[in-house]
Amino acid sequence: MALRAVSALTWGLGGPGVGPLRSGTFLRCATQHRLEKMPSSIGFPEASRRPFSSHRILVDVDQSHGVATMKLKNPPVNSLSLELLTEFVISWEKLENDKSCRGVILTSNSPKIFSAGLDITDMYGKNAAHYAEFWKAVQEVWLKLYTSNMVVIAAINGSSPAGGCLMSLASDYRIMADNPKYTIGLNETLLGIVAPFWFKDNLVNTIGNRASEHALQRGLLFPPADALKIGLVDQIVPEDKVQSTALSVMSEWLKIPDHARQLTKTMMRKPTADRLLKQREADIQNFVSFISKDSIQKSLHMYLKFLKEREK
Ligand SMILES: CC/C=C\CCC/C=C/C(=O)SCCNC(=O)CCNC(=O)[C@H](O)C(C)(C)COP(=O)(O)OP(=O)(O)OC[C@H]1O[C@@H](n2cnc3c(N)ncnc32)[C@H](O)[C@@H]1OP(=O)(O)O
Repeated sequence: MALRAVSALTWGLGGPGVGPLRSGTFLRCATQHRLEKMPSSIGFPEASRRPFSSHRILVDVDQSHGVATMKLKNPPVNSLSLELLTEFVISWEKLENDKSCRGVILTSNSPKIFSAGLDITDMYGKNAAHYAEFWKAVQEVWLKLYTSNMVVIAAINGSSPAGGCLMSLASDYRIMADNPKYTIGLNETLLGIVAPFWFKDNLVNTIGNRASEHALQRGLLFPPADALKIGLVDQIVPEDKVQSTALSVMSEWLKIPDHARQLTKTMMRKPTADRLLKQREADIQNFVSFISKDSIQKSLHMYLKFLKEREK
């Protein structure tokens, strides 16, 4: 039964205060062409452009010298809510349309958490229309990040499970704070849910098939040193050096002529992005029907309860 499968004993969460349960033993160039974008997005739904009632700013954008820093800012844990995802897409489109912006550093406003992943409350106790809108927003954020013409560097300054890991994976380069309390990985199975094929594809493209098979089935969350070993992140640096390292790595990437780098990125990533684009609607329907199942809703309920009640 799904409930048993997600017993608290198996929830190998990482992050501050969860030590024993943690899984894992583990110049710009003269040429500044803007290429035609990869045919990624089929457009963000009008319904999702509606103003949300809180009017909070959930994504901070700061831009200077052709590089933007985007900070996720959704306390307490930077969960990727429908509201945040919607704001993210709008901010992203503005940057993509700004010809002076060549690179984005994606990071978090919170000191210990990059992102807790998809907001579980958007996947629990809602109706089918909400699940569909939420999932379309998740797809859209991934497509935007994964197919962006800009250089995208993830400055992972805290724990980054599931959807947080996906945002990092969609970036071109990942720098993580070297603090063993932080973890990163696709831990969906620990919640009794399954990472969809495009999460899996992005992981396989990054760390290879065997390591993905192992990591996905067990829902492994890796501390930084282990994440570096398997190639889930590209570099680990002291906590206070994450942003400065991201800036200096960015300046190296920006030395490459944009048009050559962009065409190469397209060559590498388009087949993976296209796989989702070809079956985007079916993927939404699959998500809605999966997440609406009583057994899955019960698993998510238990998981939320576990998160609230666990010892910190
Ligand atoms: C067919 C395809 C089907 C499905 C595919 C679905 C793919 C899903 C992808 C996902 O991203 S699912 C989300 C997975 N995320 C997690 O498992 C992370 C869970 N959270 C944590 O591990 C920890 O919260 C932490 C991020 C390590 C931070 O720990 P900390 O001790 O600092 O905070 P605390 O645990 O006390 O949390 C504070 C507060 O926030 C709530 N919370 C945490 N994570 C989420 C979340 N992802 N969504 C919504 N809410 C979350 C937590 O319950 C606490 O609430 P409270 O203050 O009311 O108790």
